[in-house]
Amino acid sequence: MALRKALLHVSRHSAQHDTSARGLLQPRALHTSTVPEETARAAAVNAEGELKHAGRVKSLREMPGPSAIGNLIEFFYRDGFSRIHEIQLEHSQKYGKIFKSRFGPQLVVSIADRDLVAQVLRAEGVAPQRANMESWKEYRDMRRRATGLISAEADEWLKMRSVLRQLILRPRDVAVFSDDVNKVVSDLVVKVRKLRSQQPDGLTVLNVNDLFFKFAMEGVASILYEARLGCLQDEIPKMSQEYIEALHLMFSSFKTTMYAGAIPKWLRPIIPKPWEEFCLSWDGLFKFSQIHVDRKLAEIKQKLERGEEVKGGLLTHMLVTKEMNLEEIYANMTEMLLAGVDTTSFTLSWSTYLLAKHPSVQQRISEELSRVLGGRVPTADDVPQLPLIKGLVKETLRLYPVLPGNGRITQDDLIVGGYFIPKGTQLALCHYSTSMDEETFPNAEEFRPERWLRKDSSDRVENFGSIPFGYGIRSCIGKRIAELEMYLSLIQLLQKFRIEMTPLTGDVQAKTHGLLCPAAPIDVCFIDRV
Ligand code: HEM
Repeated sequence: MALRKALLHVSRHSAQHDTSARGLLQPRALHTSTVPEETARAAAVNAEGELKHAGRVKSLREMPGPSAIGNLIEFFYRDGFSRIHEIQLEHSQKYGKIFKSRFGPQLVVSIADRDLVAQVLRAEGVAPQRANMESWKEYRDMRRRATGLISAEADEWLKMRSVLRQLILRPRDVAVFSDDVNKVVSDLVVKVRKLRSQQPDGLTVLNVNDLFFKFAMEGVASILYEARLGCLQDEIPKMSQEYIEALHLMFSSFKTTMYAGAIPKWLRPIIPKPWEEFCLSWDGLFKFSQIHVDRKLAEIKQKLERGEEVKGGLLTHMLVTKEMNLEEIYANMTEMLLAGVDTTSFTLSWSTYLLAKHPSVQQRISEELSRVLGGRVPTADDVPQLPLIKGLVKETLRLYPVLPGNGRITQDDLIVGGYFIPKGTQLALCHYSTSMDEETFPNAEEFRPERWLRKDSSDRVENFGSIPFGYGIRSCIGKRIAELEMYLSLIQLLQKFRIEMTPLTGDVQAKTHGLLCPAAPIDVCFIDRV
């Protein structure tokens, strides 16, 4: 069999350290991680297993936090699910940087401190667990489906992660997709022109997230499936439209999806809707991926039968090398597509909103683009020379982290912030709260992409205050893909258009709907740059 890895250059040894984030995320001197003394002592003692030298280690019972009934009212009566990010801030101000909450039988320890988050993530083992994925697993068992990276745990997860991290986790692995993404960006630009021409002023694009949703889906699918879906066409093909509906169902029924996991099985005959919708949307998502994977597989088989060389990208590589079986490929393609659309589109929507609201920042970024690129189409190789574009994305994700909080189930007994946290405890890492911390980010409310600029090559500005893609071995596997899509699209949009607020769009608040998203449509003007 003749496989030429035309696009993917797989280098096994270089993938040994997942994101290499341990090196990258060391706080720079300015933000030096001052781990509180009690934590440092406790952590050292924890590593040696000698609790008696740890000073007074407090129990979970002593940890402050809202009462169970208060929490119930907050979330179910006052619709706290759509204000999770704000509740993080409120609770951390009221109870401190580490506090506990109760959701029915589930106890959750929230950590809203940069250094404590760092301590927990740095101490992770080989296969960290994010949350209880029982309902996801139940669906997969019921339909005899495999788990993908999001839903898998332990050895199963480790095996798949080690395959995927070698393929898409370094910038240079995904740089080869620049041309594919740029083709999608060209279609995005055409679509912007088309949409604004339909408005009376000839300039406004209504609800940019709808546009970026289609772009993100088209972009990520061009990499994952090596196929175009037609999402940016005037008439979206039926199959892609059905997928979009399944995806919308998954997110529109976010609360019911949560209840699908929370409602005990014996209650399902009485309250069937959440579980039914949950299964229906997964059916749609799996069906779509399977069609694309099978199509590619058939193409490869035909080529091999004709004795032709097989060239291709990610999916071709996975199908040919068979490091994962077919069911695992279906599951990973399904879960990656699910994870890769709204995340990227919300970030792009917030970026355009922030650019429109801050014309002087936009002007500085535009000048950088003219200086470095002079109007030519960018590739991934240009991005290191464009620190303000990188700063724009980082600052957007700091102000609006798509996942305002993340989870971990502790796999060992830990001492964090002076509290003993037994193995098996659900932790909530409060990223929204840490990214708004004044100590780490002075004038945290302000949009300042420049705060991410490095003074020189040894200057590392990354720190645990803002880790929108997570950190370490279980961090976002699609980070580099998302960044590539966002950089290339924002660059081209800013090369071609000045983005301005419309009188229609006032201040847009964020709301949590599983992800942190705009609470109202964002309408902006795209004005040709001359
Ligand atoms: C702006 C865009 C994105 C953001 C902010 C984002 C953020 C995240 C975060 C915070 C996590 C959890 C990390 C952890 O637990 O430490 C995650 C996991 C994940 N993301 Fe992303 N993501 C984005 C785009 C993407 C894309 C484009 C893909 C697919 C191509 C993707 C696929 C995944 C997968 C599969 C996981 C689970 C990884 C695992 O458990 O091993 N994400 N993402």
